[in-house]
Amino acid sequence: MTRPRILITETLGQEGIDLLREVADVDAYDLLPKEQLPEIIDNYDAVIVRSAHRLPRETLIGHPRLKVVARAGSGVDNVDLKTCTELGIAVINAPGANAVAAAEQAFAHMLAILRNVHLGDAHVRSGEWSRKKFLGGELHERRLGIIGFGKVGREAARIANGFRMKVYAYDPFVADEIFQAHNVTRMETLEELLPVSDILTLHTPKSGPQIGLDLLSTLPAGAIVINVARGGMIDEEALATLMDTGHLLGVGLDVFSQEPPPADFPLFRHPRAVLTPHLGGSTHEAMTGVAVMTAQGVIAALQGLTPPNIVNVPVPPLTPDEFGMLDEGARIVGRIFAQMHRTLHAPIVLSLKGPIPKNALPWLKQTVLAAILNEQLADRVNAVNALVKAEEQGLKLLVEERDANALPTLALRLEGHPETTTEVSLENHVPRLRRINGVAVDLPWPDIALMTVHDDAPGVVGKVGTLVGQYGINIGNLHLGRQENNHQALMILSLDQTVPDDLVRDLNQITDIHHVFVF
Ligand SMILES: NC(=O)c1ccc[n+]([C@@H]2O[C@H](COP(=O)([O-])OP(=O)(O)OC[C@H]3O[C@@H](n4cnc5c(N)ncnc54)[C@H](O)[C@@H]3O)[C@@H](O)[C@H]2O)c1
Ligand SMILES: O=C(O)[C@H](O)COP(=O)(O)O
Repeated sequence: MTRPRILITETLGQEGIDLLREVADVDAYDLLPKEQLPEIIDNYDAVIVRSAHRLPRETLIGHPRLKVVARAGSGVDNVDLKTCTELGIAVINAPGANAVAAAEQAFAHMLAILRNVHLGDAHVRSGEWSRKKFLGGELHERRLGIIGFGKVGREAARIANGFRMKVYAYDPFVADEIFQAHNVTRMETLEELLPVSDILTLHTPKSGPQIGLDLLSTLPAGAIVINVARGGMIDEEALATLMDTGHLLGVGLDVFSQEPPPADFPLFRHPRAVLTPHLGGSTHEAMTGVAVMTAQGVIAALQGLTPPNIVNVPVPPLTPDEFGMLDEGARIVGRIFAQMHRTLHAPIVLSLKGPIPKNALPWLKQTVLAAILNEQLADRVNAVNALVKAEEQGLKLLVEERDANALPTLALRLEGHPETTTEVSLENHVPRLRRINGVAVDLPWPDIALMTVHDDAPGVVGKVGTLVGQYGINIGNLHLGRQENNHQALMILSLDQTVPDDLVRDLNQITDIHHVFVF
């Protein structure tokens, strides 16, 4: 198999590049000129960007080789997720790997403003020494208002608790217990949060709230506003206006509606605006963590696996063992079922038994659909675009949950046709085929399997065994089953080598054999 090619468009930690180079040919740039990306993207299996490059629809379409897009960092707002999902391109990021760095950056801004760090520094360098001019304030006892209580927001709360601040947060999507566990008072609306925020800090994705002049005016007089999340979510003109009026003491921005900001950026005129060039994730520690997590995700996605940091598949919070077991079972049952039923004339029912967590169902459904559709379509189908492709095909997958105390088992059938059931159990993490096309069997599922459906008559087994032997292929295991309704039998052979097309052709010529399947 040829080695995949990976393009890295912006500086990535060396540890990540080293991991990628073990499995792929890597072209790594410190900053690829933006106009070059659309010109060369066609040559790569995976592309890794940070915040300087955008991957819009027009850059993503028309490159059949491109399988993985990674955002080496947290926010994926510069990648067109919808297009990636439609095309079956896995999107990887590095959630949380720079959360500490981003939260600490917010506090660097707060302290710089409160303690006049940047102003004092310029003052001393200019040969002056006036301490009175730079009387500061303390974080201690100040009220911190956090918008967005995710990974960075919670790190900010931990740091704030260390400074013995009073911490309030607004995030309608987070459970009460999380606020309590962080010793944070939950606020139900932004209108409630802002008037109690001596310091306001934003930590939502770009899709979060837009905060304008009206809301900002409700901050207490002398408040500080920090944005290390995404540029433009807090109106920059409004911040400058409130600095002009003296309502705000200071503003700390690490992100801007336009990066870099234009020469007439309104906050340039305010010395108490502390502005940094998107440095939130730029620590050695975060760069290493991000690079390694991104590289691991990209490598797994290139291998067709579903890493935990894939953005456009709803990966459930399972242990790697549980995840691997269900993933394998879902792929096997889907593949066998789809080979047995080339025409899917009724909705398919996925029947689940055993302790399969509810929050795994969306992902499981997508994985099973992908396995089925992969047997049917020439297009790339994976868990990423399985729902899109299923809709295009008009394919419906219904899910039923049965005995939760049974062994973990996945079964597929056409609705109303129990005789079409294929069932795989996952006892002790070994996928075992329990039923195929309604026929009870029991065999650990091999890597390579050959199945014949034939007349339930003497001699067929011998003929198949002889022919397989003539091709020099060793049979590891053999299993027989009977279809009661039509006097046919089936035989499943586990084989040590892949099955050549000629063997399938010769098997099909044996008169008693009706179908040959290779799995
Ligand atoms: N400046 C930097 O270099 C830097 C570094 C890391 C992260 N970031 C940015 O920081 C932000 C937070 O990152 P994260 O890793 O914590 O993300 P996260 O997904 O872990 O947390 C975001 C939180 O925002 C909440 N949220 C979403 N919409 C909201 C709304 N309308 N109102 C209130 N809350 C809302 C979500 O429920 C979630 O809890 C992102 O925008 C990310 O891109 C910037
Ligand atoms: O989303 C992120 O991780 C931060 O914005 C960091 O961006 P960067 O990778 O460009 O430093």
